[in-house]
Amino acid sequence: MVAEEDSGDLRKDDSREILDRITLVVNDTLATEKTLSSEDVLTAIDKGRSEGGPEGRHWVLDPIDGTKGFLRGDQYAIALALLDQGRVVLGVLACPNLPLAPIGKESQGSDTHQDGCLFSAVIGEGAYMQSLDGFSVVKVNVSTIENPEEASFFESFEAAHSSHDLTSSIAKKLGVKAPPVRIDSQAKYGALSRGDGAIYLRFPHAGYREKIWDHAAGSIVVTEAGGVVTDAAGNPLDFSKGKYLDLYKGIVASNRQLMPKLFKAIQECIASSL
Ligand SMILES: Nc1ncnc2c1ncn2[C@@H]1O[C@H](COP(=O)(O)OS(=O)(=O)O)[C@@H](OP(=O)(O)O)[C@H]1O
Ligand SMILES: [Mg+2]
Repeated sequence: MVAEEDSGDLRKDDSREILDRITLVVNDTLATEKTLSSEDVLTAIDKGRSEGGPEGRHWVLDPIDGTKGFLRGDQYAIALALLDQGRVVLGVLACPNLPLAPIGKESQGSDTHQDGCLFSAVIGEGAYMQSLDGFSVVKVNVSTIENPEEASFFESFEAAHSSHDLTSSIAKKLGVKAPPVRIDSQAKYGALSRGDGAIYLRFPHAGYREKIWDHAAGSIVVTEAGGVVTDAAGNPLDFSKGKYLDLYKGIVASNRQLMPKLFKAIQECIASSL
């Protein structure tokens, strides 16, 4: 398993109290007869130390994606994906604060009094959404909007995670009228997969390297919903290189119809920002 967290911080002396609380919660939650010790819990967390890569099968886990959103009481996700020979073949995205009803122009997706959604996708089998209690499974599809003026776009809540200036110039060039919908975590991919908005733009600041656990589950949910997820040069995301994604500039996700105009605007805006 390739996972974002390891047990380093929990093994420190001043973490004893929180480790005891975590061990209690784990034992309360697991339906096993054996009671786990704190050491068992730390060992389980450290099973996530695999580096991934092009061979074999690897689970990719982000236990809390969008940590800042989680702390704010906004959007976050639990993201799990399966890599087979470096290719994402399955993804599950739980978004406990994402309403089942569409979010959009007026909402920033931060209404926390909601049921929550779970998105899932298996390669070649489409993408599905259900409520967190497991009812009402529906197939989801990305937006079919062709005119960028009618599109709305998602981006990171945190300006430190993605350049809001660049996305704003791209949106202006495209003629997008709606303001950006800024939400944390891979909930953006979930919302995109069901057509709440038509575009997701993510341009980290220079020097930042994207990690596979921040995109593996979300990207298969979007591609199985009929969307396209690439870097800013149109290359598909390559999950076979280990923990990191090697990308040109950032990540772009949308439907097929919008992609040509989107790339043109992106190239022009990147060129004029150099
Ligand atoms: N500097 C910088 N640039 C780009 N991305 C960064 C950066 N720092 C962190 N991260 C990663 O972004 C993950 C959260 O992405 P989000 O889309 O949720 O960002 S945002 O919170 O909405 O701004 C976040 O995932 P979590 O750590 O799981 O929250 C990080 O892996
Ligand atoms: Mg993350």
